[in-house]
Amino acid sequence: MTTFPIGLEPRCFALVPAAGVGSRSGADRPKQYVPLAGRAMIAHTLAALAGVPRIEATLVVLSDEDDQFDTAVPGFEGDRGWVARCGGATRAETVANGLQVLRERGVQPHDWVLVHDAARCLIRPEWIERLIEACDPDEVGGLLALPVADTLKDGCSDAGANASANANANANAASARVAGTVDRRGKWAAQTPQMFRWGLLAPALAQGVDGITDEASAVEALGHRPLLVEASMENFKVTYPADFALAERLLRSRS
Ligand SMILES: Nc1ccn([C@@H]2O[C@H](COP(=O)(O)OP(=O)(O)OP(=O)(O)O)[C@@H](O)[C@H]2O)c(=O)n1
Ligand SMILES: C[C@](O)(CO)[C@H](O)COP(=O)(O)O
Repeated sequence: MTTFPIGLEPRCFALVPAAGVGSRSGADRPKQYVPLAGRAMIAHTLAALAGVPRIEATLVVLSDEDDQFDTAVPGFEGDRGWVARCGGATRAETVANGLQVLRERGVQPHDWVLVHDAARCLIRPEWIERLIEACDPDEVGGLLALPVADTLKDGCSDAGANASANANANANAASARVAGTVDRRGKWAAQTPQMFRWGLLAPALAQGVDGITDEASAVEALGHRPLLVEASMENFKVTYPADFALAERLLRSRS
């Protein structure tokens, strides 16, 4: 286990990967810029992070081709709002690049970094504060997550299924069949923020980011066991076309 200096109060920073294109969303623009309840999705995400006093600054990592952020979140850049245009080909690369920018801006290895998806725009400041409170005394760090409530199925391609079943299949049904039922006991669905010290997360991601879909996986690969901090199902990631209407309804119900 890497040890960090005792007596030095770690600071908290947020890193928001926002360099994705939203290929599953069906939107006419990168999904973080789709308007929801009066402002762009990412503006809701950043407002929630700004509502957490313990977070000293938030770094948004954009694609170098991005020409929508300044209009979507006017006035964001300042002492507590930083922007870098160094997004990578994958979310993990975007996060790894953003961590280097944080270091250049003075973030120390023992400081905490909370990585939060731009696409989780329903996050609330109090859930972030709960994560910070749980992780701050911990050696490793952790993430918001939700115990799985549904029965979990392992899916396989429909291609080899028998002909009569195929003949009756609804044309709109997903093209998959059950290969088995997975024991859901002890299973959690990972959300963000995911909170780790810079000095643990940066080397973890530098080990190789192939196939890694969250920060915790990289830290787990080093043999650590991040904390699972129970969150809300409202903190879902806007991913598919139907998710926008649900996010909009929830955001409007809050105002
Ligand atoms: N190369 C990438 C890919 C994703 N992200 C960000 O990672 C978060 C979660 O990723 P996801 O929901 O998969 O977003 P997209 O990659 O945009 O969506 P899709 O996978 O449907 O293309 C988003 O805030 C997205 O902008 C990123 O910064 N850099
Ligand atoms: C980080 C994450 O949101 C945790 O659930 C998720 O892994 C991102 O996955 P994606 O495929 O990049 O959307």
